[in-house]
Amino acid sequence: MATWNNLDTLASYKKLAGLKNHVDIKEAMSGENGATRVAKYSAPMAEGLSFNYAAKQVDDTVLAALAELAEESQLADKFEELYNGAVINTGEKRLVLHHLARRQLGTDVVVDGVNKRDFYVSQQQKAADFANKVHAGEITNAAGEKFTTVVQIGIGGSDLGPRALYIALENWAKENGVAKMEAKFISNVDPDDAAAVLKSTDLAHALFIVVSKSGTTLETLTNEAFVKDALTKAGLNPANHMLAVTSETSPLAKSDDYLEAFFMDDFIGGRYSSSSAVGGVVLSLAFGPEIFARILNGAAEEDKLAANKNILENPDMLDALIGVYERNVQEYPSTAVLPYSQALSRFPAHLQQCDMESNGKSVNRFGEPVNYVTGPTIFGEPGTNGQHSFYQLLHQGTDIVPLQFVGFKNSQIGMDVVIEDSTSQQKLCANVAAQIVAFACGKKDENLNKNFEGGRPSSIIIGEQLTPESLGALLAHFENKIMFQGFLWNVNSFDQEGVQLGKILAKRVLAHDTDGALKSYSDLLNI
Ligand SMILES: O=P(O)(O)OC[C@H]1O[C@](O)(CO)[C@@H](O)[C@@H]1O
Repeated sequence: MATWNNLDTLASYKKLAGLKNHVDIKEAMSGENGATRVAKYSAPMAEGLSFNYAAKQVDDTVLAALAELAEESQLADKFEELYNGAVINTGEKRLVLHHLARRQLGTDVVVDGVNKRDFYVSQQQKAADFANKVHAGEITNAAGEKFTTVVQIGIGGSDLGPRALYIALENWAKENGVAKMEAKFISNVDPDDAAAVLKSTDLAHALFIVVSKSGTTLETLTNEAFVKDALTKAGLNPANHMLAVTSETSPLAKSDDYLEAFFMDDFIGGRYSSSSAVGGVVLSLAFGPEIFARILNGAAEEDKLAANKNILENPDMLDALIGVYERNVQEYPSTAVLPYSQALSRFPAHLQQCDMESNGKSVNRFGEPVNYVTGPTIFGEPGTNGQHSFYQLLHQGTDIVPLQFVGFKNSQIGMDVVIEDSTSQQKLCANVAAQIVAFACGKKDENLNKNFEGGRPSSIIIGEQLTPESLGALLAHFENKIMFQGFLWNVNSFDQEGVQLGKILAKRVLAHDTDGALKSYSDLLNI
């Protein structure tokens, strides 16, 4: 059994803390040194991706210290315990089994007589069979016509991951002839969200998936009622159009209001649920079950690498360790995720939840306050758009923000044009290469307003093309990175008590049970 200790009690962490500013990234990345580092500091990921960390503030000395930290904090052992069914989510006393939904790692985990791997696989099979029947016209609307659109109703983890994955493959699927149904998403309780989707949807040919693990989320239940109302007003029976994805213990599971229900369980956290029926039903309907299976295979391949004890061969663990060095030793408060891929436009939004809801904690896994900083603020946008937005601060602002670039050599659609001797794809890739060096090396100017200090660290994940497999590997990489960071900070990355208070106060506002500032704001907002 691994032992769980606070980061600041570890001898290896104290050693690492002595390496503050050990690498001058400006110097390290300039001239031939830079070229050597780009070739040297790269770790293969699954599905042809690679994690290049040449422009991070590391060298062999820092890497050796990070390896000691990985060993002393037993990261590999903790991961092994997690996927073999230990109660890692101490706050809720739950197992953490999203890796098992990808099928490949670990022994069989049996809970209350149920083999969990078999359970997840059976739900995936159920989703696959259902999707195949919809595509074949064996499950139709009341008029016997095929469904053409699928709308997911959910929020947080029941929206962000699946939506990011759908958008990531939407164009790829059309290009590769596997686009089966258009997918849309309703998440916000703002009535304009549901209204806009419903107004642009042919209701008679639409399936709606209500996705809520708990089955109690206010926004989702409100939007479900909103959609049912619209269906009824259109003369349609909601029970012929609505599906549910939920846990077997949720109130939704007991309802007969759905054409079909698919299950996950409490051992898969919302923000880690894209690999379960939460992502599986909508993506199998949109692209076909084979494509969803390919995403899972990509994730499973990355998970295998995450089990490696050698940090130089474990890009997920290495990325996590470098992130902790940046956060706790270098004291950088935030991290930007910058995919140079329009298809990944919602991926940073997914990571915002996955990372900040997991590691935005001030107490350790035993409920005791920690004396060090934990999860950074995560934000991001695709490049090159971000360059024309917030990169000013990243280049010349007073805070140093570590950057995580993602880039692909080839576009998904392949349509391109040569303008001034280069394609658009080449321009995209040229920009990410330029940014890495500009951030690291800067450029001296006598005019301080035009001076670039440099010394701003970044890494890049590079792939051939964004495909189902590489997308799955990318998803798993960040999930695993976040998990390892939680281990290092000794926090429970799998609960989210911090979201409760706002929900409770909102209920009080709606019940007119307010006083003080809560009453004043309620009055100001005319509630
Ligand atoms: O799937 P559910 O239970 O509706 O929860 C949705 C989201 O709400 C949260 O609980 C936060 O409020 C997230 O953790 C979760 O992903």
